[in-house]
Order: sequence, then structure tokens, then C-alpha cells
Amino acid sequence: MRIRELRVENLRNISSASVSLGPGLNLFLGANGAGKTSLLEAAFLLSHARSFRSGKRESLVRRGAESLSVFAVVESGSRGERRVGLRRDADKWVGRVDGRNTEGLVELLREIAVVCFEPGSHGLIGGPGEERRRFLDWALFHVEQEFMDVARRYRRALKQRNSLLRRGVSGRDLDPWDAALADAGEAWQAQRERYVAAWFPEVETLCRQFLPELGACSLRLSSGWAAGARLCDVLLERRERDQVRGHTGAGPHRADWSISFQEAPDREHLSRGQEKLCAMACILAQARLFATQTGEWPVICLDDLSSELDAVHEAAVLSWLRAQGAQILLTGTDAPRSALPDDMERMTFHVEQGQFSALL
Ligand SMILES: Nc1ncnc2c1ncn2[C@@H]1O[C@H](COP(=O)(O)OP(=O)(O)OP(=O)(O)O)[C@@H](O)[C@H]1O
Repeated sequence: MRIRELRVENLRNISSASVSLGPGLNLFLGANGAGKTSLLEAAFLLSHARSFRSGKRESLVRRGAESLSVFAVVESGSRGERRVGLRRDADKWVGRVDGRNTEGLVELLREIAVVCFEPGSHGLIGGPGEERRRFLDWALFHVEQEFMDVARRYRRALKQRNSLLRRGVSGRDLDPWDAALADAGEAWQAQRERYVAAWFPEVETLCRQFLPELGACSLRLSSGWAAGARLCDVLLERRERDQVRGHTGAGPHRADWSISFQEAPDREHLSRGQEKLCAMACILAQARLFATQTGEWPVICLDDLSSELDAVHEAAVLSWLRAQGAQILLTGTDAPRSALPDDMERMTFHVEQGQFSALL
């Protein structure tokens, strides 16, 4: 999959920009604050309906503007050419596919896949569990047909159960919601288990390349409730505790995963740079598995790679990427320190004050 054209209006310091992208490496170079990350944010927004940067969504809209919009022409081997867009007006996101508004954003999000490594990506390893759950679920959304149905059923049952708990309802009145929650919750966990069983071997391969000094790595996926127990039994057993707290304390909304290494058994044993490389391995492994499972590489965004990794690791990442067929959007204040392989098709753009000009 590749983005042929990306148009952005009123996103951060970009008032209006249109960029024709190449199929291989697209290099965006410019000073601090020029608007490089904002362009990656625009691409990511089409695929996730949120930014990878934390903060209020309103801060994405250029100061003084009413709304923002992002539009892309996306080419994919299986679906041909699609014109996709996302617009934020007041409090509402509106998606567009091939010239018409979509009902909700699901239809849009299915059309484009973008993964991103950026300065906050180490949070995938060392940050809160929510980021790690979202990471898995983004992939499930694309590869598991039942994912949306299962997740919707689960969230509806969770909302109902929590509201009953807060109103002091107990006993048999909770039964139907416990049953619905357990049913969807077990299904969700089974999807996550299937996914990590395919994804983790890819992570291992990349960790061997990027972090050989740490030895073998292993993955722990926790479901969000006691290992080996049935979720329905756990919900029943926790009712009183949940009532006191006013919310449900077990289930896939509490799931998490972690990666540990022979030479770094705890997360705290990793340096910040090693955390970043581990996050890079997780993200690139996800991209590669996506390509295997769907037949299309997602677009890969790498923000400020040279400041995130040392020259040796930067070269290792770029050389791995060269061997794949993905479109890459790479930003930096300067060109990568490692010489880019001659056979890597590339385009370079100069970025200044939210304007993008292709360098010939
Ligand atoms: N809502 C907004 N309205 C207008 N300008 C904004 C808004 N939010 C952020 N900016 C500005 O947008 C500019 C672009 O930021 P961006 O993070 O894209 O820069 P960058 O080129 O990636 O820089 P760096 O190399 O420092 O990471 C910054 O100058 C920032 O102050």
C-alpha cells in the first residue's frame, strides 16, 4: 500500500500543503518546528483517527482555524486506487472514501494502514498498558473479521455492568451482563493470543538484529484476569470488590503484554535507547506481519530517526527496511548519517514553515 498524494489543511503549522510521494523512501528534511512531524501525524490520522502524540485533539487544528482536513490518494494491490479523507469540524470527525461521507470512521480506517515510530514510541515498552492494548487491537481490527463485533459487544456489556455496579445493583441482576462480558471477553483474548503467536517470532528476529547484546527475548501476554481461570467465574467472584470500586476490575480491558530479555529480565533493566529499539522491533514486526496477513505493507513513518537512534542502529533499521517493499516517510533535521543504499528509490523534500518542496 502506498500514499500517492497527501493533502493537509490546517493541521498544526500546515495551513495548506499537497505532497506527491514516491513509492519508496520519502525523506522530509527541515529545521526544528518546520512541520515534519505534522505531516506524519496527518498520515497516521487517516489510519487511526487519532494522533500518535498525546494531548488534546483540538491542538491538532491550526490556531485560528475552524477545522482541519487530511486527504490522501492511496494505492493498494488488492483494492486499486482509493481517495480517502478525514475532516474535523467542531467536535466531530467525518470520514470520506471515494467522494462520499462514511458512516462512522470504520470504513475509512479499513482503507489505509500506517504505522509510526516516533520519539514517544518507547512508551510502547515502558509506558502504560493502554498503548500496548491499542497496538494489538489496531492489528486485530485489520486481520480478524470478528474483531469489531467482539469489541463492541464487550464494551457495551462493560458499560452496562459498570453502571449497574455504581447504582448498587447486585446478585442475579448482574448475571446477564457477566455472561455477555465473559463471552465477548474470552473471544477478544483468543484473538489477541492468535495475533501474538504470529507476531512475536517476527519481533524475536528483529530483536536479534537490533539488540543482540540482550540475548533471547520472551513475551508475556496477560489476559486481564487470573491465568487459567474462566472469566465468568472471575467476574462472579469479584462482584463485591467491583461494587465497592464502582467498576469492573478484570477482563481484556486490563490486558497487557511485555517483552523481557535474558540479559534484561525487567523493563527497568533496559536503557532508554534499548527501549526505543525494542519498540522499533515491535512496530516493524507488526508491519511485516501485516504484509504477510493482508498482502500489503502498511506505510511506515519514522520520525526523527537520527535523533532517536545511534548511527549503527539507524543503519541497521534502514538496511532492514531496504530489503522490504514498504513506502517509508522519514523525517530529520539532516539526512540520515548512514549512507542510504543507492538502490533505494527515494524522494527528498525540504520542509519550512509548514510548506513542502520536492528537491530534484
Ligand atoms: N495548533 C497549532 N497551530 C499552529 N501551530 C502549531 C499548532 N500546534 C503546533 N504548532 C506548531 O507547528 C510547528 C510544527 O511542529 P512539528 O512538530 O511538526 O515540527 P517538526 O518539523 O517535526 O520539528 P522538530 O524537528 O522540532 O521535531 C511547530 O512550530 C509548532 O509550534
